[in-house]
Amino acid sequence: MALLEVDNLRLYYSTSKGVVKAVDGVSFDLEEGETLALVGESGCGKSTIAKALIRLWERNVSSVDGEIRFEGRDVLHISDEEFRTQYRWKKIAWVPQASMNSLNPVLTIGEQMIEPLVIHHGVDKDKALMQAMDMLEAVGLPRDTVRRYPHQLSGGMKQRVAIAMALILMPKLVILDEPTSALDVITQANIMNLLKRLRREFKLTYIFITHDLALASELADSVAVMYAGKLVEWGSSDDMYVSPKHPYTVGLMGSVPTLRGEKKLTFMPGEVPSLINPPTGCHFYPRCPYFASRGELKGLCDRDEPPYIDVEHKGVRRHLVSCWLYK
Ligand SMILES: Nc1ncnc2c1ncn2[C@@H]1O[C@H](COP(=O)(O)OP(=O)(O)OP(=O)(O)O)[C@@H](O)[C@H]1O
Repeated sequence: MALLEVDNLRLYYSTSKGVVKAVDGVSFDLEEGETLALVGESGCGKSTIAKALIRLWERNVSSVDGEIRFEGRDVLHISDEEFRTQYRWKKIAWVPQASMNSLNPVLTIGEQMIEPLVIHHGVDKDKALMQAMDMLEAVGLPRDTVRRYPHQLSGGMKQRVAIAMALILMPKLVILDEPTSALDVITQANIMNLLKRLRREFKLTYIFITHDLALASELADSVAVMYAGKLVEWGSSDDMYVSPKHPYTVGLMGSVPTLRGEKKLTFMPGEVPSLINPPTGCHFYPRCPYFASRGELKGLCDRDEPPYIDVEHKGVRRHLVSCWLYK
């Protein structure tokens, strides 16, 4: 049984301009110990999936639908109380976007780290402080970091603190939303190495959200590409890197520079459509180079939503693509 199974997840926001279909029928699963990278341009719905998984969604969410099964149990439909006491942070943890900048400036690192342990889980204060120091050590920080204030730490140190805070209750699944985006390249590499080591040491399962395909393929076993609220392609990171199929994934890959610069960089014109009135059929067709050049696709891609097709793959994982070109 997979650790996590997301089945036809939909999450809509209500706004004065209409309903934003931020996540619209997304399904994927994750085995214990596996790392999945969720990739896509800004505004595709990646963070909304993360918030749905940890059930910390915005006030203007108008509907949430589908199933999120964790260890076989549908945790989307259990009570808030049960999710808060049994799952959030205990089994499923989240390192939110820009988390290193959301540390409380007037509390020491120790005070912020032990708060959830003491308040929500009734752990004795001294024991909680020991746990905090152990976890700081595990993420490569000195134990006396507990006495420091956020302004006394560098960006990389604060990001390590944010990771330590997520791990303090030893969760099974950790969702990392752009964990390295605000850091310089050297610090980014250090955090990536830390995540790899923690994964081995604590047998963690990660969902790693990023718009950086190079980072995704370095850390992840599988890569799922989102476009305008939908998953358009999902496969093992090798398959996705060597032989991307969806025209959107191909476009994203083409815009990633390589160190040796052996390939010509391409630019993908256009932008993610409004999720209030997304295009009918395939959401990508207005930007798709094949739709523009091949007459037989007219009346198909712009009318009917493509099904998921299992294309040729070499790894153990299926390689699914939602595109009429492969039907
Ligand atoms: N509270 C909200 N109310 C209305 N619309 C929202 C809300 N939060 C997000 N959205 C919209 O939902 C869509 C998906 O947003 P989301 O933040 O999940 O995307 P993302 O892929 O994580 O982007 P980014 O990388 O910029 O965080 C976007 O169109 C966004 O504008």
